[in-house]
Amino acid sequence: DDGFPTDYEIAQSVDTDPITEVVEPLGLAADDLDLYGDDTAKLTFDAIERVRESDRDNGEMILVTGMTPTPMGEGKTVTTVGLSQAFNHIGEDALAAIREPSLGPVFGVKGGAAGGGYSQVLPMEDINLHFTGDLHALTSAHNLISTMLDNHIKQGNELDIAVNWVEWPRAIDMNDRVLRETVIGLGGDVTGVPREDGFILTAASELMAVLCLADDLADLKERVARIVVAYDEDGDPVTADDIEATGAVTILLKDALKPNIVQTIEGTPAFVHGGPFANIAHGTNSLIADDAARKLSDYLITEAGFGSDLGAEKFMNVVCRFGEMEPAAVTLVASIRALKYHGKDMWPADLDELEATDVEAVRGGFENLDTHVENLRKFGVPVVVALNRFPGDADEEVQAVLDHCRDDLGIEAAESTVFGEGGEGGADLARKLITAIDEDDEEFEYLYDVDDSIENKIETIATEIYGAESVTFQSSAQDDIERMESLGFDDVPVVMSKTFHSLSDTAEWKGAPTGWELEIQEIYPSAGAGFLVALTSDVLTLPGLPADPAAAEMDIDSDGTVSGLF
Ligand SMILES: Nc1ncnc2c1ncn2[C@@H]1O[C@H](COP(=O)(O)OP(=O)(O)O)[C@@H](O)[C@H]1O
Ligand SMILES: O=COP(=O)(O)O
Ligand SMILES: [Mg+2]
Repeated sequence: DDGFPTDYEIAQSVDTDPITEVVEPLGLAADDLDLYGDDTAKLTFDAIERVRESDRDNGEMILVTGMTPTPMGEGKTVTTVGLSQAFNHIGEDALAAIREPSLGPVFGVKGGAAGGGYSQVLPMEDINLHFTGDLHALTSAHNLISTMLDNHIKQGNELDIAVNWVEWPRAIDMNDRVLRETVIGLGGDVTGVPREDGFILTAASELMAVLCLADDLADLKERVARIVVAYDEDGDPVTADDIEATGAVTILLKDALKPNIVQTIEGTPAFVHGGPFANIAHGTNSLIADDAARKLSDYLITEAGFGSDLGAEKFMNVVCRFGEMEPAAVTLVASIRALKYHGKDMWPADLDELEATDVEAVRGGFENLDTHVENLRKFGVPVVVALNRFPGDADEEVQAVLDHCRDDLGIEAAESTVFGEGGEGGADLARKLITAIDEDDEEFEYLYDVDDSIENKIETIATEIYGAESVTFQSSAQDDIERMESLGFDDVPVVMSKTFHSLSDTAEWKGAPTGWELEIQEIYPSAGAGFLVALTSDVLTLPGLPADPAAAEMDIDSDGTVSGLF
């Protein structure tokens, strides 16, 4: 306990304004909102359409990504919220768009995802728990598909679904590892046909990706219909529409599709919508939120999960392609503790050991930071490094990073103290980003063309971004590629599923691993989302809780005051 108030205590010390007042400067009126209490609202579909059609130019989009993080995270969400406040602090119009938290990490290791300190969105305890129910709606909708699928098999299996070739797992919004692999249908004929099944985290459900990429309700419904849930005995795909789930699933998601609006601790509006992780999914908030936010402000600050090898790569190659948009600049979040984590080649992370001042260890982490900078420059976007200062970071450590960026990388870097100081702590960073945008003369470009072969797309990501020497496809993955090509599902982007602990596919390899080979286990279509998913080694689509879960430290007293919630 460093004497610094907890995120929750800081959040409780602030009086929020009614959300109807917070959004007024954006030109949004009360009837543009579906209110969820005084300080939370969803934008109505009519308001979304009106905002989208406004002839105002789209605001400049700034992506916040990061270097390869310690398991605690290095401050992308804090920086995203803090930057939106910093832009407003220096007199510029800016909004933040972040993802909504999953209960998995909240009760596990990372805790909440509403930012922190004086750069968080409010009401953080609601946002980190049930919020507006979107994750619950997604979990129910996901499991309705599972229920209807097994019911179809039980009721005669007219579609001749191959019982051992069901692709659609069940979902839960909890880090419950024992549900990763299950057997269902036990209990004799009255129950159904026994088969292997398993659960994934709701954040990894294709419905989460569909919700985040859909244009509107009609598009959402068309995407749901296309989802491949199984294959029949002839190897032909069976879709959600084939098992007649489309309408009911879309009904369950009709409110979740509307983007949530809340406020930051400094009273600026923030969109919080959709919650795919970037290791097991595409890792950024909904396109609907981005579309609306870009029409409502001069700058939109948005985040992509985990390191730039995951969230940022997918943001550029998948989300920007679908959303027909491009980042005007990228903020690469670095921290002294993450640099030392790499410099000391540490695994697992021992945060106490990362406390001690050690400039040499900081320098040892530069190869990871540099790789992320070089990777991001390949997309033709300006990069500014945000050194997110934690309590206890020594001046000489901070100076070493700023000097390295300026002298060795030739890029701008800014010390950011938005956690401890709110928007004011990001003013230098904001100004450097505005300058980078004004001076940028490069063209944004994707890393690959969707018409490239599936192998080529994956090899491009692996060699250009992860630093792999080459890629090997397991025989099952080769079969998957042939089937995708025969199904005509190969001219789409690829979403890689890979560990976030390393640039490589091996969690304990720190820094910038070279001379290694990426192995692809499986490739499957997310036909509703419109991309392929490629699984690398043992990525956990249903994480587990740590030995000491955050949940064990949580409490609530009789007047409802919560403690232990990040
Ligand atoms: N500058 C900082 N000082 C202290 N704690 C911080 C700072 N920046 C982030 N944190 C904390 O570190 C954790 C990770 O921050 P977060 O913004 O969620 O990272 P990311 O989005 O990159 O995973 C959170 O608990 C957050 O409150
Ligand atoms: O998908 C992961 O997101 P964070 O890096 O913000 O935890
Ligand atoms: Mg985050």
